[in-house]
Amino acid sequence: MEEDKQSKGYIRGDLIHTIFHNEAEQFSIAKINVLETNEAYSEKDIVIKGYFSSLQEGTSYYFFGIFEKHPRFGMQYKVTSYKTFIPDTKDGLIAYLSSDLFYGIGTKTAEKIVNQLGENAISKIMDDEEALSEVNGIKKESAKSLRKTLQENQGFEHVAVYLANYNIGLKMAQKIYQYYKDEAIALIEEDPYRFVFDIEGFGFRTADEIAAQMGISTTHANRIGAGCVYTLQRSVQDGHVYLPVSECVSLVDQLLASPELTETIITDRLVALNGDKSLIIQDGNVYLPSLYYAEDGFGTHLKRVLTKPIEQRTPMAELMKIIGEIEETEILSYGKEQFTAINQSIHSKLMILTGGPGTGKTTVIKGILNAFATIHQLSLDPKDYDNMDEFPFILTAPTGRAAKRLTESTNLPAKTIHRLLGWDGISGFDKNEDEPLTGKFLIVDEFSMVDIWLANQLFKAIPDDMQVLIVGDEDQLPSVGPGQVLSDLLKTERIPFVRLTEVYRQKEGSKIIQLAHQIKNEEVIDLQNDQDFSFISCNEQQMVDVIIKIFTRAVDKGFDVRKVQVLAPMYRSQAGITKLNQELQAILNPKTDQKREVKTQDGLFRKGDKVIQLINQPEDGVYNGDIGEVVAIFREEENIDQVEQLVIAYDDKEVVYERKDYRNIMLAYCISIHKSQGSEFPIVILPVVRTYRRMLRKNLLYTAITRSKQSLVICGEEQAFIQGVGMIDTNRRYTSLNKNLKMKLDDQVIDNAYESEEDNLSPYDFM
Ligand SMILES: Nc1ncnc2c1ncn2[C@@H]1O[C@H](COP(=O)(O)OP(=O)(O)OP(=O)(O)O)[C@@H](O)[C@H]1O
Repeated sequence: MEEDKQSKGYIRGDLIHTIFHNEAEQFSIAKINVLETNEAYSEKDIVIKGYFSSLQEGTSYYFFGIFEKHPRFGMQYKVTSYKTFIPDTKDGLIAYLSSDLFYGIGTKTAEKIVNQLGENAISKIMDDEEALSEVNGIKKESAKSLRKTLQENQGFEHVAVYLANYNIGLKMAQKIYQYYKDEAIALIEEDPYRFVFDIEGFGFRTADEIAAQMGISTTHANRIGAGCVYTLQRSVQDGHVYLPVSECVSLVDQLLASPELTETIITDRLVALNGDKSLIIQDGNVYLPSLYYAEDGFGTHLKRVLTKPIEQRTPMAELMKIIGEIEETEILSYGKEQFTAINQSIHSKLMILTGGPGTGKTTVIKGILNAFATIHQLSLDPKDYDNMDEFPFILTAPTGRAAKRLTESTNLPAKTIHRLLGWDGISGFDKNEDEPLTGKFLIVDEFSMVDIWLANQLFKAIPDDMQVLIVGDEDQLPSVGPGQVLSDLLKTERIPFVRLTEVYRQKEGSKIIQLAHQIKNEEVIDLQNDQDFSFISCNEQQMVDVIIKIFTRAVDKGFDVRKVQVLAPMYRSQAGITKLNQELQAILNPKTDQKREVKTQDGLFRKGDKVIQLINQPEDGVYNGDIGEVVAIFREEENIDQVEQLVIAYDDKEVVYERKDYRNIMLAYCISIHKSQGSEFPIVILPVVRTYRRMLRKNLLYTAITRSKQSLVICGEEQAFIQGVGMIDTNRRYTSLNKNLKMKLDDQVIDNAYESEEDNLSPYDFM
């Protein structure tokens, strides 16, 4: 302690009151009395902030940290570690032990403890369970509770102070403490590399630095093991489900950079990790266990759902009659592929419907719903059911906006997959094989965005007798998370699928759709202006002005600018998302005396700003990609919680954000193409310049342009666009779902009444 006080800045103080406390993150802002300090600070109190498990009133603490000047709240002390002040005099120690903190210990007992155990009483009690049994007259219960309180209060601090020596901040210390509790220090001393395995976000480099300070050899088995796990964790960020052993070994070799290590030594280590199931090796590929089991589990559940036969079969003549009636009501005539899709889906336990924009996926979904409802004599009106749990149709999509679009196009309730499965953000999913979904027909839209983890969670919860329709466009970007589930499923050719190729919207003269199909089919690209499309030539420096001009013109014409969305591939650059957002904010929502604003690390939010949610926040019902508007800003003195608040209105709800949540949102005048997946906008502006080169790919640009419903403006360099769409993504994701499914389904007869019984009949065969 003395050593810490000499080498670090500290403030000793006791709590006046807590201003803010986040239980989940254990983050607090508090006002304290300054009792003693070695910092150049002479005020009587100060606001401190940091990650504390709990600060008790009446207890004094040493806070180690640095001063920070907050633009509005003034001087604050940012705490990097802290420790309860335990008086080192006999009287002080007696006063501490007899304080309210320790239930059942009065002055007399406290005196006895100090007399018996000496001035080191606290550490003796902490280190030795039996220490208090030496003290006469102390009740067993009181002794137990005293030790427990000490551990609770001191355990974390002890760990945090220790980890601070290795430059590990309080936030990471909290995570480590929550996982290992009081064993944290012993475990880090035994093997600092274990944190790479157990603690999310604990990097290999940090473990390596700690190990180096401890003098652990660079060829130590634990180091090689952690290097392997870390390499696989990083590959997940590129979408891989596994790495081939040889590739993994060479990446680990580069990471460890120790001349004494050979590829054989690393391979041996991988084999040993496979032995204790820390990693899984199969067919020359190495997996993180969570991915191996997700892929395997998904395959197993998919097979279970797929191979359970359908009970009710509909003769072709009857189905044709039903479809004919639907055509009359909908005033259209299904194309051959569309008819096949409806017929096949009705007769398949599980079917995939794929196709580009405007090929009628939504039209077919509606046809399938209507046909299924008629065949099974079910009402499609939720009001006809006593409660939603009985409604037999489940419609779901990976994002809030995609679910909303599904609702709009079908007039039926749709939820995000996370909500459907009862994900609460903390303890996981409510729905699983023991608590499955209820219903008869499940439609999952925008399936290209579903990663292997979510696919497994979803399929676990599908009961055997539920019929399933998967819908998605295989040419869109793959999921952000690992895997390429949709394209792997299509590749197996063991699962019934229908690919819609005939474009209907083009018949209405859509250049956007034409362009999408030119990209999809790798045809010559035609960028001639048309009714719903324009190309504006400009360079990177002119980009901001060009986009602002388009917006200003739209505003002048009385157009609702909320319908216009700029999409760009990258954040940094002259024409990147960050810069475009700043410039567009200034033009579209300029500063005025009436409009409140709050400063953030990267800029500011102003009342009226368009913003996007960046992570799933199920407790508030907002999800990654939801777009909203700042409708109010409250100062801390204006609400009972005494904290600044930002209120954001989404389509159907308002969500309150406090300062610590601001990192979960950003301006959304321009958003990334990745974030736009699953959403559609009336008008899209798409800047494309050479600077984006690294990012430009066929499926990225295809995803971007297919987001626009009415009008598309591409601005930038034609050559960059043409080259971009010519870049077919060769960075193949390593996944084994395709092979895995082929094996699982190899000797399975897929019960597909459509193919087996009716010999592929369609109305066209009768024409
Ligand atoms: N058989 C048909 N006859 C006439 N019009 C059709 C037919 N099928 C689809 N359409 C029309 O084509 C347009 C596109 O269809 P739909 O929205 O179903 O396609 P989609 O594949 O879902 O497109 P996107 O993915 O772009 O939303 C709609 O206006 C729809 O009414």
